[in-house]
Amino acid sequence: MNLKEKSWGLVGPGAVGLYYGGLLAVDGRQLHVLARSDAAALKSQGIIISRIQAKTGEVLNETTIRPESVATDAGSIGPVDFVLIAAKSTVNERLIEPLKALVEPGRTAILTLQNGMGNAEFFARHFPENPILSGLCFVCVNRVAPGVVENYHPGRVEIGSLQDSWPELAQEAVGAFSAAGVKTNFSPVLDAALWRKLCWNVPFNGLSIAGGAITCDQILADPALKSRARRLMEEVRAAAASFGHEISDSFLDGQFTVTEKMGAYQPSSLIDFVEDRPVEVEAIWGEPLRRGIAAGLEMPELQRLHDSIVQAIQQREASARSQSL
Ligand SMILES: NC(=O)C1=CN([C@@H]2O[C@H](COP(=O)(O)OP(=O)(O)OC[C@H]3O[C@@H](n4cnc5c(N)ncnc54)[C@H](OP(=O)(O)O)[C@@H]3O)[C@@H](O)[C@H]2O)C=CC1
Ligand SMILES: CC(C)(CO)C(=O)C(=O)O
Repeated sequence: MNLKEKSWGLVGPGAVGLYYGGLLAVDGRQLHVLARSDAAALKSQGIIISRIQAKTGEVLNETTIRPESVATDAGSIGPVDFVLIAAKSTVNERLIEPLKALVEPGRTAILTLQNGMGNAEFFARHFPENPILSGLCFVCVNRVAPGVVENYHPGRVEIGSLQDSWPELAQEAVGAFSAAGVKTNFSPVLDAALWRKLCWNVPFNGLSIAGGAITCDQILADPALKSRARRLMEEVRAAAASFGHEISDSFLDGQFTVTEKMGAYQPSSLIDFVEDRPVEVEAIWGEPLRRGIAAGLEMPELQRLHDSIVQAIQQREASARSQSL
């Protein structure tokens, strides 16, 4: 079969899903979108991707893409060759029913594009006969209107497979993303890549919430928060090492260099927090903490950060309740 004849399903057509799904569709892949609130807009106008100059806000270009189909019922799409999962990990349980219609046992490859740890294992438990891939997205995108995505930083994607068991399929997905113009690498050791990405997400997504809804530049400008970010990275690195994945000093240093260039960036978890949406606490902080502790490590900074995020969310919920009285 010509690889372009393979079908792709998209579950969770938000910022990340519309961006990568849209680019795959521009390259001629058959993209079937399982939509919810954006269904009408996606049907009438398609997916709109705008590339934005991050510093000036200038629109560099805009692309409109018509997916092969847009449906609100997974049954009307049916089984596909690849499923892209790009909903927040907080709703993973709710994705299982619709996924049953899209996933054919033994055939469909499931590619989660979600942040954090434990997502691939979660889908593997529900679909034990299917290859499970994970794509780590180093990109800054935001859905600004139904079906409309702004991209502020093209970034890159790393794709590997759960327990490194399906390298050929991961390579095939790398090929599809690369052909669509996305800088994409194959990750031969997926867990190592996941720990590396957490070196950024744990401190910066976390401190942006625990620091009182602040942006990345504010974390870097505060010496206490900056050194806390470094200690968090050190703990993530120690946990990675206990599973056999070494992370260098220069990699940790590089996380600060990259972040300096991001300016007043709001990590995706901060946007969820300020917009009163569920925050991916378990995938980004809970699971690495549990894994580190299970490996015999003490992770006091991560524990403190995890607890203060949970507390901030509880306070947000309590104040929303009191306002609604
Ligand atoms: N945004 C970014 O720059 C980056 C995000 N990530 C990660 O990518 C993942 C996706 O994030 P992002 O694209 O920002 O998320 P968004 O909030 O933009 O989109 C989430 C999508 O999931 C859909 N959804 C919500 N609940 C369900 C459900 N029960 N069933 C089916 N679909 C559902 C939403 O639909 P509806 O709108 O109708 O509720 C929406 O289409 C996250 O894990 C995030 O951490 C990683 C790197 C960068
Ligand atoms: C690392 C980053 C910024 C994507 O590039 C991210 O994962 C996020 O905003 O949550």
